[in-house]
Amino acid sequence: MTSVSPQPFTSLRLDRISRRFGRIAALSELSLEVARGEFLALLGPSGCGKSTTLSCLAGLQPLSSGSIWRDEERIDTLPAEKRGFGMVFQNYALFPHLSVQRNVEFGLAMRKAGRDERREKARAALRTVQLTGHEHKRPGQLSGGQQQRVAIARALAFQPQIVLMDEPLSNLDAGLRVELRAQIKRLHESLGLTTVYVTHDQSEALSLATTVVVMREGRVEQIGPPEQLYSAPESAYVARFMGYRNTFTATVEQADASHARVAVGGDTLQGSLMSAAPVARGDEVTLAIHPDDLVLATPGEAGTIGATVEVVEYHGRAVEAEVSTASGEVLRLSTDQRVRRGDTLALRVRPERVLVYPGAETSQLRELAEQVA
Ligand SMILES: Nc1ncnc2c1ncn2[C@@H]1O[C@H](COP(=O)(O)OP(=O)(O)OP(=O)(O)O)[C@@H](O)[C@H]1O
Repeated sequence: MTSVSPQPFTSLRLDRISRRFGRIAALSELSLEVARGEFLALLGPSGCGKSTTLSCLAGLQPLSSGSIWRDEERIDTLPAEKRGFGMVFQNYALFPHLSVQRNVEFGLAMRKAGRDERREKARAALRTVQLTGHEHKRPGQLSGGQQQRVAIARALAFQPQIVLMDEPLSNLDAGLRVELRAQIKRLHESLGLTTVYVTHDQSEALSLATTVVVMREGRVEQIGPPEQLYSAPESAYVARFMGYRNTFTATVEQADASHARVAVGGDTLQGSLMSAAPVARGDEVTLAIHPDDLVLATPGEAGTIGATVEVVEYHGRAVEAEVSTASGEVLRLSTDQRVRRGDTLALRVRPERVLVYPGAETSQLRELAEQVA
C-alpha cells in the first residue's frame, strides 16, 4: 500500500466519522476540517471523544463509519504508518533501554531511512528541541520535560507536515507546562506545521490554537478562532470551557430579541441573549459571567448585585475572591482591589458580558463546573 502524497496539502477532512465501542458511541457523525498551517485544539471534558478522534485520524483505531480525506485522497483506509503523521502522546512512549538518539531514530528506521540519514535527521530534530548534548543518555536520565521534548523530536524527525498531539503536557508540572507550551507554538510556526492537539485545559487551547473545537458527547459543539469562542460562546457548556466560571439560573423580568433583564436574588442585571431561541418574562435562563468581568462598584449603585466575600485567594497582582449573593449564588471574581473576607460588595457587569442562555442550569453543566475549575 502506498503512503500519502509528499506534496503539500490544502486540508484534512473528517467526514461524519463515528466510532462505537459496543453500545457506547465515542464519536457520532463528527465532521471537521483542518486547513494547512492551522493549530487546531480539541477541547472538552473527559469522555467527550477527543482522544478517539485523534486516534481514528492517526489510524490507531478503525472507524465504525465515515471517512477521512487529505484533499481528494481518502486516508482512513491506509494503515497508521502510511498516513504521514508525527505523533506525540501524554506518556512520552519512549523506549527506556534505548538512548535518546536511538529513540529519535526509531521512527526513521521504521520508514527505512539509511544509517547516515537517520543519524543526521535525528541530530537535527534534537537540535530543534534544544537537546543537543543529551544524545547518549537514556530517557530515565532526563526530566519529564526533556523526555517529552525527545518524544517531540521523534515525531518531527521524519519531517511530517501534520503533527498529532494528545495531552502532551499533562504529565508535567505547571512551570514546565508553560515553558514547553511556548516551545510547541514556536515549533508549529517555524516549521510551518499543521497541528491537531487534544487537551482538556482551556488556557492551553486558547493560548496555542488558531482554531478551537469544543466537543460534547462525540460531536462538535462549537468551532472557531479562540477569540470568537471566548467572546460569543453559543452555549453555556462552551462558556464553561472558555473560563466563564460563574454559571447559574436566573429568572427573566423582561426581554426583547437580543437582551433580557433578569432577577438575581433581590437585584436585577441586564444581559445579552446568546441564542436565537426567544425568552419571555418568567422564563428560567442560565447566566454565564467571566470572573474578570465582575467589577467592584459603589454599594447601592443601580444595576449592581450585592455580595459578601467568603474566600480570598492571593494571586500576586490580582486576587480571586469567592462571594455569595443574597440569593445564595456563589460567584468568583478576579480583582486587583483589596477585598477581605466578610466585606460587602456591589458588583457591576457590562450587559454585553452577562451571557444569557435559555433554560435553567442543567445538572450536566453543574457537574462540568467541578471538572473545569
Ligand atoms: N477502548 C475502548 N473501549 C471501550 N470504550 C472506550 C474505549 N476507548 C474510549 N472509550 C469510550 O469512548 C468515549 C470517548 O473516550 P475518549 O478517550 O475519546 O474521551 P476523551 O475526551 O479523550 O477523554 P479523556 O480526556 O478522559 O481522555 C468514552 O465514553 C470512553 O469510555
